[in-house]
Amino acid sequence: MSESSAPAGTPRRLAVLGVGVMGEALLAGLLRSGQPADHVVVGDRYEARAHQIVATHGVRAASPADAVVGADTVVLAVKPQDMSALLDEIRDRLEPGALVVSIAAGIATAYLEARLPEGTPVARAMPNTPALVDQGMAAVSPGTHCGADDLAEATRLLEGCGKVVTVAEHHMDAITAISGSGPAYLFYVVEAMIEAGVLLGLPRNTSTELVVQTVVGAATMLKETGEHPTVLREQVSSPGGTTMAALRQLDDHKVRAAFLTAMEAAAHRSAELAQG
Ligand SMILES: NC(=O)C1=CN([C@@H]2O[C@H](COP(=O)(O)OP(=O)(O)OC[C@H]3O[C@@H](n4cnc5c(N)ncnc54)[C@H](OP(=O)(O)O)[C@@H]3O)[C@@H](O)[C@H]2O)C=CC1
Ligand SMILES: O=C(O)[C@@H]1CCC=N1
Repeated sequence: MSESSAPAGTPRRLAVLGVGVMGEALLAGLLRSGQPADHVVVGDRYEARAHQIVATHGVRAASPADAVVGADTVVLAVKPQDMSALLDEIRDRLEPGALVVSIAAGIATAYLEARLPEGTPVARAMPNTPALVDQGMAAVSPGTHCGADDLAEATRLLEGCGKVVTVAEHHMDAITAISGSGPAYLFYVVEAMIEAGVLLGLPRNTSTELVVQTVVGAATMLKETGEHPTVLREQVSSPGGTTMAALRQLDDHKVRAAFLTAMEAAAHRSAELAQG
């Protein structure tokens, strides 16, 4: 456990720096899971945003440099391009041994360690937006000085709003491409299916209701039956029927290949973000 840790049984003091979409999602999940609001300070350079978070969640706000003073755990939730400037702001104010958890795409633990005091425990995480509804999927990798207790704390932070897996850091670009960006691909497919319903003459609200519940139903089947998606797809595909007519078009338009290429591009972009 890091030197600055609260004694066992006392809640950890937390600073969340950058409270945009993901920072707020993690913060809200933690508060729902029992983290006391009076042990949380947020810091965002967009002041109106920080005030909005204070009003919504009952936490305190401060500049990033002040927010980290007294914090046992510091969550970095700014864009990768803003990370270097943020690390400059907080480096000399961190408590000795405070755990630093970054959720920024592409930013490696080595990058953080090189810009923080020697020996700082660092973890790199990749959550996703379904964390907003407690259905998040996150991965976490420990840095060089991140001990078992530090990793357990990073995991606790993410578990507030979904599932968490621990992975080797060399998988993080792939994970960013699959589960980090993943919700966007599914929303894109949903948009396309709703448009198709409208093309076929359905009222937009009817098409939306049909598609959304179909996605929820299909996702629930995947989760609850544990069947391979191929088996579930075959159950829908009657010989000579409508589903095969549609799937043949998807194959002809190389949709499966497009998904592979798209996720490769996302992983490459994650690796590029590390270069600044
Ligand atoms: N959105 C997603 O689905 C996911 C995002 N991530 C990662 O999470 C991080 C945040 O993404 P997201 O929440 O979407 O981004 P947002 O732009 O919504 O939030 C980032 C916030 O940080 C603020 N900020 C920037 N620099 C500083 C600074 N130096 N000090 C304090 N606050 C600062 C920004 O202010 P301003 O608006 O003025 O720039 C903004 O309010 C990114 O690194 C991203 O890679 C990870 C998984 C999923
Ligand atoms: O698009 C991005 O870069 C971030 C990282 C994963 C999801 N959103």
